[in-house]
Amino acid sequence: MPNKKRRRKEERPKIHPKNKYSDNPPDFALLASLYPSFKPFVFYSREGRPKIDWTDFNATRELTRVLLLHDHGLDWWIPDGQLCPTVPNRSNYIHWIEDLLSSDIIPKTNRNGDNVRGFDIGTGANCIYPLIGAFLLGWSFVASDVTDVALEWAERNVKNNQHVSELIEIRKVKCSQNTLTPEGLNNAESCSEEGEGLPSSSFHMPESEDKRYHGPPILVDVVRDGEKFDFCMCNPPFFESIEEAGLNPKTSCGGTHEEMVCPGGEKAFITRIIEDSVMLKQSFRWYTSMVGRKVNLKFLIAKLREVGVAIVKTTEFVQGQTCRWGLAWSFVPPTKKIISPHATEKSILSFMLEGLQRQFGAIQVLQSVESFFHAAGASCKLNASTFTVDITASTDHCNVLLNNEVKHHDEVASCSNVLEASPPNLCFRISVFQQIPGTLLIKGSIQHRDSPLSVKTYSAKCKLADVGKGYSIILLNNPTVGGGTEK
Ligand SMILES: C[S@@+](CC[C@H](N)C(=O)[O-])C[C@H]1O[C@@H](n2cnc3c(N)ncnc32)[C@H](O)[C@@H]1O
Repeated sequence: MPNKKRRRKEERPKIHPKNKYSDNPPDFALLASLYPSFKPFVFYSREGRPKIDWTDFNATRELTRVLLLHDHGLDWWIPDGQLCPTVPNRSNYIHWIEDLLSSDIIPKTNRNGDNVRGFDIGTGANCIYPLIGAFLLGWSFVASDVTDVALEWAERNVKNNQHVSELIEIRKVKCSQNTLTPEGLNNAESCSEEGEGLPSSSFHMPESEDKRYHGPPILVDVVRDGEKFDFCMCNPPFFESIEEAGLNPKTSCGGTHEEMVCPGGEKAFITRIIEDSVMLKQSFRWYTSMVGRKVNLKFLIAKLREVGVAIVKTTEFVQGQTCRWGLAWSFVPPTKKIISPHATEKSILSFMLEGLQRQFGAIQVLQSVESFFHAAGASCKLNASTFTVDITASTDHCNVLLNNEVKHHDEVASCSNVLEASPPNLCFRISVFQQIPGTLLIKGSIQHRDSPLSVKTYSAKCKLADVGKGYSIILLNNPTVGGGTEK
């Protein structure tokens, strides 16, 4: 039996297939022979394999420099101690966004010939995403940051590369007196009167009990009126404190306090991006961010459901020994039903009953269910003594129901954005229980008529959600699928 650890490693997603380095990892020996400045950093293992010391910042920076030069024609540099990106890893995120944009999950609005336009939140001194996105895919970018050193070096890295410089705008995030509000920090020193400059001192905030984001604006107040973007991306400051950031003994990619730390960590930072996205809605077709911790990913997905996004997608990035996640969401209504690959066996049917009043009793709910399915042509049998309705629906009836439901996406998107095609001749029972006066519990069980011998009653969960106009009843045999999360 294969050992668990090895199996887990083998199951890990590989480098993105479109990544330049997926079939040809960087050849240190070749690079050393071509670039004398890189040569001193390369040594050979006993087996003769060329290596570099990943704990040496100068070695990792020189590797990034030569990879950007050799494979991308980019002239690049960062000052000592700034966060040094690894080119193959950062390219994975770009290619994932490329996949999102080319998919038909949401309607394509980009007319032929239009440039894809992205927004890199916190581009850093290295400005890595705009540089490789512009070089590899011809995308244009607005790249924001808050620190003077990041803005100065990002600008330099752009200006030194004329083949992409037209495509990248470096945008300073102006510190607004209203939004930079950690108590005791919003003082004259942390923000100049003109809102210019954001000295790093403003980030050296004491540990606060309050885990909400209190930093400078992220999207709202940085994105200008009427601006539209195909996506935003972000490698957020992951940590809550520099101690937490610690030092990975195996690598040295640098990273200053400003780059790595924000009060509340990535959870607070990305939560703010989500809140901003609620304000900006379809100004971006896709909102995306890297997430460093799985526990935060779960929290953020729940937050996205809460705010009612139309779709959520996640992916896993391999970063050497560690794993990171990509989180993407959109407010653009999806083009089509999304069938989650890991849930194809499951039967999920979502429908909305309009016009139900809160004070309605069980019988009225059952009658509404009955007339709803009748209207779609399905046959229904209401049993007033057992408080159930048995429904038999053909594929056509299900299609009518599902098509009707798509129209309600805007209203009930957070719950019913994943509509999975029901099997033909679907039989199910809706039961209403009045447990205590004023509280109805609605349950659904789905059975396949085609296989009566192996009648499988799904432990379907029904959710009764107030959506303003009426109630949405969602039959889910796995509620976590209902949020549209997909790997
Ligand atoms: C982890 S670094 C990422 C740098 C670069 N994108 C990369 O992937 O290597 C996070 C960056 O976000 C910047 N930052 C922090 N708060 C920000 C804000 N409100 N708006 C824009 N950038 C911010 C930091 O200055 C830092 O450069």
